[in-house]
Amino acid sequence: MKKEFNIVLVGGGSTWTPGLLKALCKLKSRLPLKKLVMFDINEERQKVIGEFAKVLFSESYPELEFIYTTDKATAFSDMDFIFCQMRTGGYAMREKDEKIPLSLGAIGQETCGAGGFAYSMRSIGDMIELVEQVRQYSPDAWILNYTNPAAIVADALNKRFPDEKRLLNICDQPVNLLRSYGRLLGRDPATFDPVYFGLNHFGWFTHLYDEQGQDLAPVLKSFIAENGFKPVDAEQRDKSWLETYSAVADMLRDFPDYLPNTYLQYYLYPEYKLSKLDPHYTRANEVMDGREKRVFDECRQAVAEGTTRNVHVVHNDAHGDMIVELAESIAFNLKKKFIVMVPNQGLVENLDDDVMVEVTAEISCHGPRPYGVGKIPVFYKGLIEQQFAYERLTVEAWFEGSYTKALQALTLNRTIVDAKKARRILDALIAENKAWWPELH
Ligand SMILES: NC(=O)c1ccc[n+]([C@@H]2O[C@H](COP(=O)([O-])OP(=O)(O)OC[C@H]3O[C@@H](n4cnc5c(N)ncnc54)[C@H](O)[C@@H]3O)[C@@H](O)[C@H]2O)c1
Ligand SMILES: O=P(O)(O)OC[C@H]1O[C@H](O[C@H]2[C@H](O)[C@@H](O)[C@@H](O)O[C@@H]2CO)[C@H](O)[C@@H](O)[C@@H]1O
Ligand SMILES: [Mn+2]
Repeated sequence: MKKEFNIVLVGGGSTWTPGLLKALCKLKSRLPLKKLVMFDINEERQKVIGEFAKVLFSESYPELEFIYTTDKATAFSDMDFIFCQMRTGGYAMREKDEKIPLSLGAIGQETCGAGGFAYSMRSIGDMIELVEQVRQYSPDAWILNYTNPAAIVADALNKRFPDEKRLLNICDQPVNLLRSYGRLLGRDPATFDPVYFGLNHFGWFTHLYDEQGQDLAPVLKSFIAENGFKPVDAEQRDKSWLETYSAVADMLRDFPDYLPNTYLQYYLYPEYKLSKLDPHYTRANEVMDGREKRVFDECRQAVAEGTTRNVHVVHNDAHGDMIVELAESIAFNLKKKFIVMVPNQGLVENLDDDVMVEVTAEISCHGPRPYGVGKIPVFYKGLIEQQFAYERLTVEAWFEGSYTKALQALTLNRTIVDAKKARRILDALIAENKAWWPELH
C-alpha cells in the first residue's frame, strides 16, 4: 500500500480551494502527500490562489512538492487522486441561470430547476473531456468529483463511461446537514451512523443512529419542527443560506416522515420560494459580492504579508474535510461511511436499477460499498421518479442534441410544470448559452 500520494485539484481557482488546501494541511498525517498540483483553465484566477497556497504550504506543509499549472500533461501525469470542482461559464453564467428563469416566473437556482438544467448543459461536455484527458495520463487515478449539478453530471458520466470503476461523484450537503444536527444535539457528528436515500440535492435522512444504536431522528425532527434549524456555521452564512436552512422546519411540519435535504424546498414550495427570490439580486450576486471577493482579497493579503496568520475567511469546513477524508478512506482501505452517488441496482428496491441514487456507503480501496434502504413510500418514490426523469432527459438532450427532450425535461421539473413556460425558459436559456451548449434541434 502506498504511503504518500499525488493529488491534482481541477478548478484550482475555485472559491473552495483555500478551504480544501487547509483541510489537506490539517489532515496531512492521515493522508500524506508527495505532490499537489492545481489545474485551471483560467490562469489569472488560479494564480491568486496558487500564490496563497505557496505561502500556506511554506508555513504548514514545507515538505510538499507544489505547483499550479494550466498544462494538462503536467497536471494529470502520475496522479493518485483527481479532486474536481470546476464551474463552466463561471459566476457570470450562474447569474444568468438564476435570473433568466426568475424573469419568466420560475425558480432560478444553481443546481435546481431551469438554472440547474442550464448549468448541466454546460458542465457535461467539460466533465467528459476532463475524464478522457485524465485517463490518458493517469489510467488508475481516482476521480472524486464535486462539479455541479452533481446529480446530472453523475448520470452523464455513468452513461459515457459505464466501465469506470474509479470515478465517484460527491456532494457535501449531507455531511453539512450531519454537522448541523451535531451542533443542535450537542454531539460529535463523526459518531453518527446515518441512513439516507434519494438523488443528489433531493434526498432524506430516515434514521440517524448514535454509537449505541439509538435513533436520534425522532428527537431531532420534533426539535427542528418546533425550534427551527440553522447550519453548523450559521455565524458565517449569508442571509439566503439561513433562510434555506429554516425551510427544513416547514418541510418537517408538512412531511414529518424523514429529515429533508435543504434543496427540497425549491421543489416542495416553488411558488413560495419564487415570491421570496429577488430577480435582480440572486445568490450569484451574493457570492460575487461576498465569498468570492473575500477569498480573493484575503489570498492577496496573505501573499502581500507573506503569512496566512491574519486571514480567517478561508477556513476548513465540510467541503474540504469530506473530500480529503474520502480520499483517505480509499487510500488506506478504511471502509468509513460517506453519503455518495452510485447506480441504484436494488439499493432502493422500488426504483429502477440505473437511477443514480445518493445513499450511505462504506468507502474502501475498491470504492463504495453502498447500503440498501429497502422499499420507499409512494410519495418519495413519486417525487424521485419525476425528478430522475427530468435528470435523465437532460442528459439525453445533451447527448442527442434534442430540443424535444430538453423541453420534456423542463416540463417535468416541479419548479416549472407548464410546457409553454418551459419552452419560453428553454428558448431564453439557449440564446444565452450558445457558446456552451450543444446545438439543440
Ligand atoms: N457537490 C457539491 O456539494 C459542491 C459543493 C461546493 C461547490 N461545488 C461545485 O464546485 C465548483 C466550484 O465552485 P465555485 O463556487 O468555487 O466556483 P468558481 O467559479 O469559484 O471556481 C471554479 C473554477 O473552475 C475553473 N474552471 C472552469 N472550467 C474549467 C475546466 N474545464 N477545467 C478546469 N477548470 C475549470 C474556473 O476557471 C474557476 O477557477 C462548482 O461546480 C460548484 O457547483 C459542489
Ligand atoms: O451558493 P453557494 O455557492 O454558497 O453554495 C452552493 C453549494 O452549496 C452546497 O454546499 C455547501 C456545503 O455543503 C457546505 O459544506 C458549506 O461549505 O456551504 C456550501 C454552501 O455555501 C451544495 O452542496 C453545493 O452543491 C453547492 O454548490
Ligand atoms: Mn452539493
